Amino acid sequence: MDTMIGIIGGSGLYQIDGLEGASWVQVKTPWGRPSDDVLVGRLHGVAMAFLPRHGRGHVHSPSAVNYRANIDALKRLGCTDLVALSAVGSLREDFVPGDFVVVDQYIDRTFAREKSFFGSGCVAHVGFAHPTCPRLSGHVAAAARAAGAKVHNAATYVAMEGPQFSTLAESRLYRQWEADLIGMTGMPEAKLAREAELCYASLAMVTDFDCWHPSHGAVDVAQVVATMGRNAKVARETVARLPALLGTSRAPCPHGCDRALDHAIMTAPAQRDPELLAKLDAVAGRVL
Ligand SMILES: CSC[C@H]1O[C@H](OP(=O)(O)O)[C@H](O)[C@@H]1O
Ligand SMILES: Nc1ncnc2[nH]cnc12
Repeated sequence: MDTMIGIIGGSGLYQIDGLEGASWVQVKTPWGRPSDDVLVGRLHGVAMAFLPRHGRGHVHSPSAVNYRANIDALKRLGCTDLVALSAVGSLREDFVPGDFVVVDQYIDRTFAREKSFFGSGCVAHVGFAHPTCPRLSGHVAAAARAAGAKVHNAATYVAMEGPQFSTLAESRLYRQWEADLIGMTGMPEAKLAREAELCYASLAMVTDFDCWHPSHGAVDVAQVVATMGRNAKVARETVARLPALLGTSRAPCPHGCDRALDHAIMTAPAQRDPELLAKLDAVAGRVL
């Protein structure tokens, strides 16, 4: 199968350079409008699609991002692997602003978002013990290191609803939970990528110490933007190194991300809702 890398750009990363034959395309989805058009092209011979999570100009708040439309659009375009880039606050002393972190676990504290493509009329339960793809995460870590980043290989990310930053009590609580990072967009993005059978890796860029650190002031947007400004070049260089690592053709995921729906759908075929099935054409067409 041909590789197509989908890049979801977070705060401070609204476009990427160097795509050959690049054009912004509008993708229609049954879940509504994605955050923006998608930039498609080829990088070093490998197909790539880039979608700015908040839209160009940062128009959508974390709660208003249409995560289902974004994942559907990238799947519909043919993406096989998704790399999510995000700005995050650090909940630990040794993850400092400027560091890059490959996320491997989440605590989902969001509550005002659509979190599944499935529901009444087609119920599905995908496995999610390991929410990111180890194969893709390994490539992302290698690419970031080669791009000059200091990279941590694993971390638990608390996804909060926002848009306000955390209180001091919340920040301290998440540290007691032994979470490492905090952000507002990792969920339900990772859940939906798994439902869509896409390998998903998250590269988080530490921009601040949230508000728990006694020797650092509480986070504000100016800090996040300033650190992202410094990180953007390394983030772009990381993206540029991915095609060589992933290659043009792709073996099935050894961890089963691309077969996540094999045993997930519970609803009896005769009881399935044709309207919902039609909406699931891109996400679950392989098994429906
Ligand atoms: C600009 S600070 C808060 C904002 O930044 C992060 O966005 P993203 O994950 O898309 O990089 C965070 O999750 C909030 O949405
Ligand atoms: N401290 C923080 N909390 C939530 N989201 C963030 N994004 C960047 N820094 C953050």
